[in-house]
Amino acid sequence: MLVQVALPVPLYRVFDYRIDAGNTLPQIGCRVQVPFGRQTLIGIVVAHVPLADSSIPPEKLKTIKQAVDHDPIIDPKLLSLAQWLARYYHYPLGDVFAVMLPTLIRQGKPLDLLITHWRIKPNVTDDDFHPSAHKQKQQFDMLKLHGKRGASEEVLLMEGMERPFLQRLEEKGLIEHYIEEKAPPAQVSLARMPLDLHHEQQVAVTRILKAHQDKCYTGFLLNGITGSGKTEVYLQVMQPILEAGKQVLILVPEIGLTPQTRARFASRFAGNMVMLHSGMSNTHRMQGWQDCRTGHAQIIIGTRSSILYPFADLGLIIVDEAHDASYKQQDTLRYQAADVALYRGVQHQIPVILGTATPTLEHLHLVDEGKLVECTLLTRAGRAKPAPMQLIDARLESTHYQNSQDGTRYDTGLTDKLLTAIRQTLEAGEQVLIFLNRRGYAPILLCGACGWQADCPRCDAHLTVHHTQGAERSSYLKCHHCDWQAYIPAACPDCGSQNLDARGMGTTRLSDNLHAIFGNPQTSKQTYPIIQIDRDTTRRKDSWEKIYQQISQGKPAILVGTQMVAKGHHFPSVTLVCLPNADRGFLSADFRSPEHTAQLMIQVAGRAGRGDKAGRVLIQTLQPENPLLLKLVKDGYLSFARQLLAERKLMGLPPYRHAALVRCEGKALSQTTQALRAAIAILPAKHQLAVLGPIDAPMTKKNSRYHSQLLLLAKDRAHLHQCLSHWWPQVLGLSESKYLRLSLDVDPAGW
Ligand SMILES: Nc1ncnc2c1ncn2[C@@H]1O[C@H](COP(=O)(O)OP(=O)(O)OP(=O)(O)O)[C@@H](O)[C@H]1O
Ligand SMILES: [Zn+2]
Repeated sequence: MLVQVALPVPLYRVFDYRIDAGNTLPQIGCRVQVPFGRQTLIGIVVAHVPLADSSIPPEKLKTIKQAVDHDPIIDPKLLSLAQWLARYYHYPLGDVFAVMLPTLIRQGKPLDLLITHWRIKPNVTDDDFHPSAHKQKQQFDMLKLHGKRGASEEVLLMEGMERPFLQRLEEKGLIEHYIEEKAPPAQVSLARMPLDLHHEQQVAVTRILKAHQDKCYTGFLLNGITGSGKTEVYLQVMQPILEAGKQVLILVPEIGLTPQTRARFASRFAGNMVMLHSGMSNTHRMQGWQDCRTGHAQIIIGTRSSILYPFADLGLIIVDEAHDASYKQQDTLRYQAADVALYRGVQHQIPVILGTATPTLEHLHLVDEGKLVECTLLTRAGRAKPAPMQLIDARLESTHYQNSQDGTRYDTGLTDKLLTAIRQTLEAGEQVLIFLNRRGYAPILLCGACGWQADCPRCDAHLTVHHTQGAERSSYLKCHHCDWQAYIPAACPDCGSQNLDARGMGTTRLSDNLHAIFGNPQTSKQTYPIIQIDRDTTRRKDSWEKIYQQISQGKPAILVGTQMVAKGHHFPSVTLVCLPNADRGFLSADFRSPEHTAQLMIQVAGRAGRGDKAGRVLIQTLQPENPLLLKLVKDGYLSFARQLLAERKLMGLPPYRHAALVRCEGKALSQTTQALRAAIAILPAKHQLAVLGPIDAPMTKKNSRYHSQLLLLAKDRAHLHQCLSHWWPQVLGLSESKYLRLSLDVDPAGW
């Protein structure tokens, strides 16, 4: 027998290896070390095949160097998940594992690395060392510091101990290693009583638990307006499933942004909870992986990639804020975690909940097709009422504010109506949230004399003006796409004029101006804090936590934030939400832009009036007659989404057709376009696909590289995949593709 091994190389195949006579055949799902060209690689055994079936002549077959694992670390379900991902996203199986597995596992580290402990043997003293064995004695002393129990190998290596010395000391009988087994987890118990469910919540919980009792897969769309209490539904569905000894996986968009997420689950249940996210160290990640695999982790809260973890006994998957863009991976294996969640639900025969107030058109379409069961929550939980939305026409309004005391004028970008509403809210002791999806001071630096604009030399984009206050006060220009930075010129590089003007409004500028109006004790009697929330102000560790705590105190304040504020936060004191210009996205060329714009607007609006006091939402717009905007405000998100669906159907766009986007990146646009033309030329005859392109990508030049793209649309998904599986490897092998970067994105999030 031979073993077939998936290796982390960008080739669409697995590799056959022999086993040395006398060695046992490594089981499927074990890691093995193999020679590959001049390198040694670590791969996963995915099959056993008879020697006669190999396509490689026997004399050319190489032998595996060694087996890394004794027992499989990849169970059959995880293996078939990997194989499905490879097929569905047309990505090499070995590379799928490279995305799936934590770094230390890929590097071949033993799984018991974390639990192997070392300690000094009883009765061993300093006298047992020969005076000349300095190094050994020094290493021994390091271990001695840890007392009788010793410490884990991982900790000791981190402290500077060396593995060969551990082994030598062990051989000499001075120290010993032991495995510290984790005790099996106790049954999860309730730490706090559940709330009384309102009727709609009760209906949803009962329906979802029925699927659990029937031990079968059902995908649920929990379509509940903002503040309707979706989390309480999750918690009450989880309870019997956890009590039955099963694991629950909760996917969330970004853990760092919702510090209360952990608290909400931890305060309800006493059990082993694990958080999985991108900020973890390699050892933490491996520990988390292992805990999910062994069943030690009972409640797992994680971001996108946790859907690729192994689970001992999974009973439920929840995808919170299922519409969120962060569930789609945008490079390497371009998977959509909510879709993978549904696949895993089928695999494990368990319920999957996609919870959101703004379902994607894809998910609504799945409901129409009978592939998802919809549960709706139309009322807000507790005493909170939905906040009404109102449009403010900004076309003929001034957005300048003149301070009555010192006469200074500021352009706030906010109309008087908005400013008045803000003042009233603050005076009533409540909080205001202003959503502005642009960080920095101003998006454009413009020469008033000749019209020159500061552009990024590497991208098709303007440079953003940044002014930072405080100790590190500085001003500079920055590209938000490639991070290019430059000084602000003293004069226009084209005409020499000093009349350089920062145009437009970013969060820093808006915060500064609001501070001058509402936060300056010299100009106003009553002052209020202005809290800026964006990537710049939350970059530092703990800074978001501090901001969060300040907001949670509930004192009157103005919060100015980017899309970060849209992610499921619960700020009960916010009663006014302002969206100046949030509707700009309705004008974009991307067919998904209206959908995403509406989701963002509704999510931000959903932060208003979540507590006892009623809320309201003011949308300031320059296009008050835009039919999309009017539809959203008058009829609400679902009706808006239904209209978009009808349009997509008419135009033959997803979800009515299945899409794959080919992107090509290179040093010259002529090359990238050429390669895509060559790719079209080798599409199978009678392919029945709609082929759109090649066209220049929306941002053609990015980071000094040029981008073209090609969209393929198919009525039938199986047909699309059949075409792609033959065609795509051929495209990668084209002579025109040499030196270019090509990628295939199945179910792309945009174009
Ligand atoms: N049955 C209930 N009775 C009383 N209060 C409830 C009930 N269900 C939920 N709540 C409370 O309502 C508030 C909003 O709930 P939650 O945050 O779960 O809403 P959500 O649907 O997740 O909203 P969003 O989509 O905006 O994140 C919370 O403070 C929660 O404790
Ligand atoms: Zn740039």
